[in-house]
Amino acid sequence: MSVLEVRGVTVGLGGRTVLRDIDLTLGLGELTGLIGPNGAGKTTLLRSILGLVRVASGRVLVDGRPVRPRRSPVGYVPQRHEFAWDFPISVENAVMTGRSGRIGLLRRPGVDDWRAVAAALERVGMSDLARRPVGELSGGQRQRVLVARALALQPRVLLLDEPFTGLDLPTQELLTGLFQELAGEDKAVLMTTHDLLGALDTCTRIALLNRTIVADAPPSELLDPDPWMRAFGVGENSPLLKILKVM
Ligand SMILES: Nc1ncnc2c1ncn2[C@@H]1O[C@H](COP(=O)(O)OP(=O)(O)OP(=O)(O)O)[C@@H](O)[C@H]1O
Repeated sequence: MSVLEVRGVTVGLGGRTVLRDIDLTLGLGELTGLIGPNGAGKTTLLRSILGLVRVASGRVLVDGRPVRPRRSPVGYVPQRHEFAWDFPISVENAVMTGRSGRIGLLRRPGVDDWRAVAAALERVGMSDLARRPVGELSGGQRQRVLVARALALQPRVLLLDEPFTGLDLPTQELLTGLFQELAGEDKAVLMTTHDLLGALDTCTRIALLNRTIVADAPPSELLDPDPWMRAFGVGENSPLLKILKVM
């Protein structure tokens, strides 16, 4: 069942077309890898889905309805460096900021809000560190806090922007397992990553992006070099194709 539909989305930034005529549908239960070279427009697409970037044409629908920023059931995990880790705030309060749009500016968090935060922290295995200042966390722990912050909104769609950058392999594996579990719990998960082999191994679907969607298929159907060459702008002798074993 599809939960998120991106239909004919075109986005211009700084006078240039950054995304052109994007069509993408996310189904519940799917873990989709959004893959493309630097500057392909991956982050811009995530931000367009969230309603944080103005769309020049096209539509983004969640459950058939237009997205309403701050009210949509879409959770967002930004790149780790975008969060203010030096801000003097505890882990649980950082996770609570994920619900600030729902709580509103003038209200204090209620019992339901704290329950949602506790459940999200438990989900990522961070309950023990709930009172710890965020500045004292390791990179892997910080990434888990950001995932908990998105989960605190109890989203049906989860967008993850390069969640593995700078993390060691065991932490990447732990997070991959978590994302697969979340997709299995009737969520749609869309993740940007530069770990192509990891994505081919773990995602149920791969969307290849370079300003527009070049291919969108399960990994088993992406054995042809052509879409990879078009997405990454490389020739048929590129080592990339050898690494991907799509020669
Ligand atoms: N605020 C902005 N104003 C003008 N151009 C922008 C803005 N934000 C992004 N861009 C441009 O849009 C293009 C897509 O950027 P985006 O960050 O979405 O790519 P990306 O695929 O996420 O790249 P990376 O893999 O390097 O993170 C780039 O050419 C970038 O320079």
